[in-house]
Amino acid sequence: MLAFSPTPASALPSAPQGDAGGGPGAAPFVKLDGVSLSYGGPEGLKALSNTHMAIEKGRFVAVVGPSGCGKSSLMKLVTGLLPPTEGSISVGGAKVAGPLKIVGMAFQNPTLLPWRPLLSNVMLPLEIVQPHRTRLRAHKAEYLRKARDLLETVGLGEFEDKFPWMLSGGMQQRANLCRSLIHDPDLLMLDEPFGALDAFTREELWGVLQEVWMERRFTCILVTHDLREAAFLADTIYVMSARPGTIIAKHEVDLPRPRTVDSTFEPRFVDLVHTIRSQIAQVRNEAKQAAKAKAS
Ligand SMILES: Nc1ncnc2c1ncn2[C@@H]1O[C@H](COP(=O)(O)OP(=O)(O)OP(=O)(O)O)[C@@H](O)[C@H]1O
Repeated sequence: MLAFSPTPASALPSAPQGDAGGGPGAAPFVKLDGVSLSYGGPEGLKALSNTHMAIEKGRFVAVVGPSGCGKSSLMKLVTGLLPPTEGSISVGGAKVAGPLKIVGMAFQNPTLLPWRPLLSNVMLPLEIVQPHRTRLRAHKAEYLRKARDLLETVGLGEFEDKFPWMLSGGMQQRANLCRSLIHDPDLLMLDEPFGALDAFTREELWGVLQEVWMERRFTCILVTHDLREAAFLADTIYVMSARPGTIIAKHEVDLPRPRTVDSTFEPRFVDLVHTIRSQIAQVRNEAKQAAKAKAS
């Protein structure tokens, strides 16, 4: 039986208490405490406002919201690429004060290096991220085995010698996923990773990502516009308001795993997607009304 337990916006705490992100008492692995971000200083463009999140280790979280609400900005804050204007962020119990090493990232554009075969592309982070960089030469066979295992898991075992331009977009994104996981990150950040793919390939890759995550159980934060994708993959879905973005609802998705494309046709799955769609439509409308009122 499929089930989900939505938390409406009205039931969300404005402060972090009560948002433990999982089991009672478990310290969150990723924590955002009253985070705001303004581009161009405190008087600049406000992208995020008073955002609280608490994500337990090993959870799969999706963040959805209207276009421009600050989802990508949130990713940059959590990975330490940008400092918050207000509030604090911690990952693994430590305050984020600069770019994190324990993160793997994948974006819409796979950005594989065209002159490197797939296996060599997947190995790339090991040449950059410590301690792997120092260990690489002496432990090359072990790392190669790992890269090949990953490629095998995503169905690219036979393609390790191919160059990215010889492969389809879906295959490139599979390889990209392997590259983001080769250094065993504790946290995987995915920003619209399947946004450029056709619907069938996208659904196929949901299954691939779910399989890799179920096997490795890293903490994952996925930003997506695709509400079905969020419901398919996530344990928890955070819904954001229009800019300046803040969390307006949180849904726990208790669908059994592994989820399949058939799960997406179950009434409870459809209801969940519909509920989130309504919430986003409402905040978009409110933002439009506010903009109209300001202009008049
Ligand atoms: N480097 C920047 N300098 C100034 N403003 C920025 C910068 N990056 C983003 N913004 C603005 O901050 C707001 C939030 O942007 P962000 O990319 O985080 O939103 P998003 O929810 O990821 O958008 P989308 O869903 O369209 O990808 C937008 O108004 C955007 O124009």
